[in-house]
Amino acid sequence: MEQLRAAARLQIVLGHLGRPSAGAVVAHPTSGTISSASFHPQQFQYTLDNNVLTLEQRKFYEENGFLVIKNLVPDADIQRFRNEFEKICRKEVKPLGLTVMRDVTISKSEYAPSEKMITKVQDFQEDKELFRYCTLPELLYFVPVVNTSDFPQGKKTSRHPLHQDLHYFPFRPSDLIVCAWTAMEHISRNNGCLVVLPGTHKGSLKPHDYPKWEGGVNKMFHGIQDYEENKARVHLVMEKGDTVFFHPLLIHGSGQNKTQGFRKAISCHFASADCHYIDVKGTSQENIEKEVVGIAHKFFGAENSVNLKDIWMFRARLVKGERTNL
Ligand SMILES: CC(C)CC(=O)SCCNC(=O)CCNC(=O)[C@H](O)C(C)(C)COP(=O)(O)OP(=O)(O)OC[C@H]1O[C@@H](n2cnc3c(N)ncnc32)[C@H](O)[C@@H]1OP(=O)(O)O
Ligand SMILES: O=C(O)CCC(=O)C(=O)O
Repeated sequence: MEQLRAAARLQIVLGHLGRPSAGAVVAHPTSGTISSASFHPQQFQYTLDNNVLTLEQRKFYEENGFLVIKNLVPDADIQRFRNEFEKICRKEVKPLGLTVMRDVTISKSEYAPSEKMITKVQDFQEDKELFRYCTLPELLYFVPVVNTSDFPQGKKTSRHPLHQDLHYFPFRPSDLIVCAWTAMEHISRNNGCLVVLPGTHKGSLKPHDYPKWEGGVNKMFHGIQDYEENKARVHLVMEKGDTVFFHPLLIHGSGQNKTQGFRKAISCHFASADCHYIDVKGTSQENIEKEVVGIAHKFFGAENSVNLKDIWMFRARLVKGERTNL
């Protein structure tokens, strides 16, 4: 039965891959320009030579650092993720290691357990139901890997400043890491869609810190301090099930949810088992290491010797292939 289901899903994915042009797989941006450059497979650096993506899709990812695949995750799966998220919010399940985060504006208030009070659940690797997301054949068809996991729902100050995900990762090379982010409902500028700066994955990792936002900013939501203000931004308007894959150096963020409703998404990061850990001491990532280690000490009473690498070794899970370095 499970095999039949996986085969059916694969058909959907193959259907997507049969589409003729990158235009068909890119969510309609509401602003900004995106480039579809003409260059040769020999010049490709960010995609693999394995017939998974069409030439057009590869060119698009190489040039822009992201690629949206429409309608990738089935409604039934999204409904299951929603149900599990609601159970977590009502405290009916408490998966090991899960971080449940409230928005900074209500972080010190009393609260009744409900999904309205929760901005994000993170590290759901021990929650079988949510972790299914990271093992969906539709996703793994694209990325052979080890992963981390996230379930953000945008509200108020939960917008994400412009950042590069690599800031949080003590592993390299960056080209063997990718984020998959799936819209769980219609997501537009109105309810806080992702905004990306196409092509910025070709740059280097920039220093990050807290933005000086009125009303405060959530714990560890660091942003780039000196990005080019005038660089074109693209707002990714996405429908339920649409999934964007993006490079960890791509500068991106998310906007404010101005509606009364939710803005739910589920995401995870995949890193190739060929990645290796690095020591971030002496780099711009030292500030995030200090914060993450500080929280680990607070919650788990960890010894001083714990570093960012140890914490990621604890979080990462093998989802496909054989473990080598991670
Ligand atoms: C690539 C990817 C990784 C990109 C990203 O996702 S970047 C964002 C990463 N963000 C995170 O990792 C945040 C993880 N969150 C957490 O670890 C937790 O939710 C904490 C912020 C530590 C709060 O833990 P919790 O168990 O809820 O503890 P408490 O309710 O007792 O609060 C402890 C102290 O933390 C404060 N707090 C809680 N939520 C937030 C917030 N959203 N922003 C800022 N401060 C917050 C809370 O006010 C309390 O402060 P004190 O009373 O100790 O002064
Ligand atoms: O979902 C969001 O609001 C932003 C997510 C994001 O930027 C990230 O996880 O890196």
